[in-house]
Amino acid sequence: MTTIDSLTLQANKKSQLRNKMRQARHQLTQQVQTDRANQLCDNLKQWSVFQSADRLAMYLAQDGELSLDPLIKHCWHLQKQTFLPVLRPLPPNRLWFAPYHRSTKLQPNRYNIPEPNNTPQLNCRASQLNLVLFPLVAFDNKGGRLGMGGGFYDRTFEHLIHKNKRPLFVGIAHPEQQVSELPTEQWDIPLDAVVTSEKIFEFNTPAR
Ligand SMILES: Nc1nc2c(c(=O)[nH]1)N(C=O)[C@@H](CNc1ccc(C(=O)N[C@@H](CCC(=O)O)C(=O)O)cc1)CN2
Ligand SMILES: Nc1ncnc2c1ncn2[C@@H]1O[C@H](COP(=O)(O)OP(=O)(O)OP(=O)(O)O)[C@@H](O)[C@H]1O
Repeated sequence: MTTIDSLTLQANKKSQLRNKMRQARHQLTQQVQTDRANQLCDNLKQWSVFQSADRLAMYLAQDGELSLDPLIKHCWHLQKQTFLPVLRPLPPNRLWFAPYHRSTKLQPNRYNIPEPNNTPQLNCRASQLNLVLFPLVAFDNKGGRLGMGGGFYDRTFEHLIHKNKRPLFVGIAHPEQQVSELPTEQWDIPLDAVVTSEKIFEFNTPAR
């Protein structure tokens, strides 16, 4: 098989798994979502990694993702700085991280996810974040992850993978989103940990 064929096969496999895992989280009731968001917040509050971080990249949940809303409110209460991803307008598809606080005005991006107006002088450089919470579609027990398929997070953080000083990369997911093994590709950013509403998985990723 040529490399192109095997890449296409891999992409199809990922796309099928993505659809299946997205369907699974669409089935969760609003009550389950709310309870889990609170449990997730409790788990993170007790984790030393979260306690020592003061510049954190969050996301606003969509498509059945596990919500960070209780955690974000807790961060504001503690006066930690929180940032949200903003889609950069030009290729290659990367993200900016814009400040997010109680009075931040939001507007929908092209995927209908609310994001702050871009404020270049206030954005946090990727390398200056302490903790990045990645929205996951699936994860495995080695730090492999599957996102929405835009490659936004992979491209945004690729230059930091081998740096000693870089943010901690932590995936957030529902327990059902764990799979035995995900196909890995050269551009995939390995996660240092995954936190669900049930537990914290810490991985031994090479750069740390
Ligand atoms: N909450 C949240 N915010 C996020 C992300 C995320 O995964 N979750 N992103 C993580 O990268 C970025 C947005 N990336 C996204 C990539 C694809 C789709 C998506 O829904 N794709 C649709 C097709 C939409 C269309 O083309 O009109 C689909 O695949 O069905 C959404 C967000 C930045 N913000
Ligand atoms: N560092 C990179 N450089 C060039 N292309 C990339 C890079 N990272 C990802 N891509 C491209 O983006 C596409 C989507 O990647 P992938 O399926 O790994 O997305 P994902 O990890 O699910 O999405 P996200 O990173 O937004 O959560 C791939 O087809 C790949 O070609």
